[in-house]
Amino acid sequence: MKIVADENMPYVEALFADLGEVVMVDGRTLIQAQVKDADVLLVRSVTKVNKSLLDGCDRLSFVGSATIGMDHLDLDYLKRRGIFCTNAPGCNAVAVGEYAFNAMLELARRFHSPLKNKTVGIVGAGNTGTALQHCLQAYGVKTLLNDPLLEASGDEREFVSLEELIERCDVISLHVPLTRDGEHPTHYLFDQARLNTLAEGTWLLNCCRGEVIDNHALIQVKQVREDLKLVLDVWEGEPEPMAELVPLVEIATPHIAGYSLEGKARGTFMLYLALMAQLGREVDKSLSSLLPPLWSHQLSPLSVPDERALLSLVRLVYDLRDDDELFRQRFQNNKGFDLMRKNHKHRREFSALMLANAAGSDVDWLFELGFSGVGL
Ligand SMILES: NC(=O)c1ccc[n+]([C@@H]2O[C@H](COP(=O)([O-])OP(=O)(O)OC[C@H]3O[C@@H](n4cnc5c(N)ncnc54)[C@H](O)[C@@H]3O)[C@@H](O)[C@H]2O)c1
Ligand SMILES: O=C(O)[C@H](O)[C@H](O)COP(=O)(O)O
Repeated sequence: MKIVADENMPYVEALFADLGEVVMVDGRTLIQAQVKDADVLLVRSVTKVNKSLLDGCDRLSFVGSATIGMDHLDLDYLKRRGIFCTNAPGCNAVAVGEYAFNAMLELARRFHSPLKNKTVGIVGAGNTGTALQHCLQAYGVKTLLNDPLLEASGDEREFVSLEELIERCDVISLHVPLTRDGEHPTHYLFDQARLNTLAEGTWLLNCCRGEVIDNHALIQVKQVREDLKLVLDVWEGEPEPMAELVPLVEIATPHIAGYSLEGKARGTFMLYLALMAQLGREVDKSLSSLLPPLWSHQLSPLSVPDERALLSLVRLVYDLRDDDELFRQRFQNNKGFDLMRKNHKHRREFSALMLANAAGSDVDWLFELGFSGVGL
């Protein structure tokens, strides 16, 4: 069996080498000739999987994307060809939730405006939106949700309209898939007209897909609205974000919100499970055996940390400012955006940091937030 896999996917060798020949490729520039005799194709979001890539790849029977988003997969074409296709829903939800929470703490510190007192609106209350809500609730921040599809499906959480969310929230974080059809398309969900309705001083975060915000319109609006603060992890036109937009953004990163080591490993592992099921073979590997051990058993916040101390704890796990700084230096270099993604030092999730406090104390909410505790 020949398995062609994106080189930015960790643990492919460890999980798939038993099954056949593994060939690692640059997913962004992948061409048909490289997939011609493959049985299995493992991709990430940068590979457009469609007729032009797969025409004539007659052996291919399995396509797996180690991502949540599926907008790069031509699902109708794969179905017509009878090629099994799967993705990895939820794999990096915690990473995205923690990224957005982390970014909000950074803005709060920068603008001397505590997060704790704000109302945060989450647009798209699926895996990543819910992970963010979980962090915010653990810290005691009020949240409002907008998700007309979940609302209609009977999700029992409380939802508000997008208009109400925009009106009532100090912070808005976007967590929708990129869609162009259906009753609630998200392409340019935040167009010029909607951007103009943002309340004075809104913080707007986009960790889902660049095209959910009209980036040209965002430039125009931001140029006259110093009060708006932006956090962008995703950009219209990736891997070439609009150069005029970057300096207008407070925290700018190259689509790495989901890039925790755990999140990426979970993505690969979910594809491994799907392929083993497809082949009718027994699973003989575990995710936990792949990941490095947790950090530090010594750290012990003695009293309830204030927001400043919480940010220090969060920065210990992942200092978002490093990625922001590198991005500004490199995004305009030849292939800078993709190189930063490829070389991204694997960040860990809050759970990698083990706190020595006992459960049942007044810092329990840190465990709720995601940090590990001895004996938990
Ligand atoms: N930046 C990153 O690294 C990164 C990582 C993971 C996911 N993503 C992106 O984020 C998207 C969301 O991920 P997820 O795991 O939360 O997906 P999900 O499918 O679990 O949740 C998305 C939610 O959005 C809702 N939704 C759809 N259209 C909507 C609309 N018009 N208004 C409001 N809500 C709407 C859906 O009902 C669903 O509940 C993915 O599709 C992917 O494109 C980005
Ligand atoms: O949809 C997703 O899961 C994310 O956008 C994904 O993490 C992006 O990373 P990539 O697949 O481009 O490496």
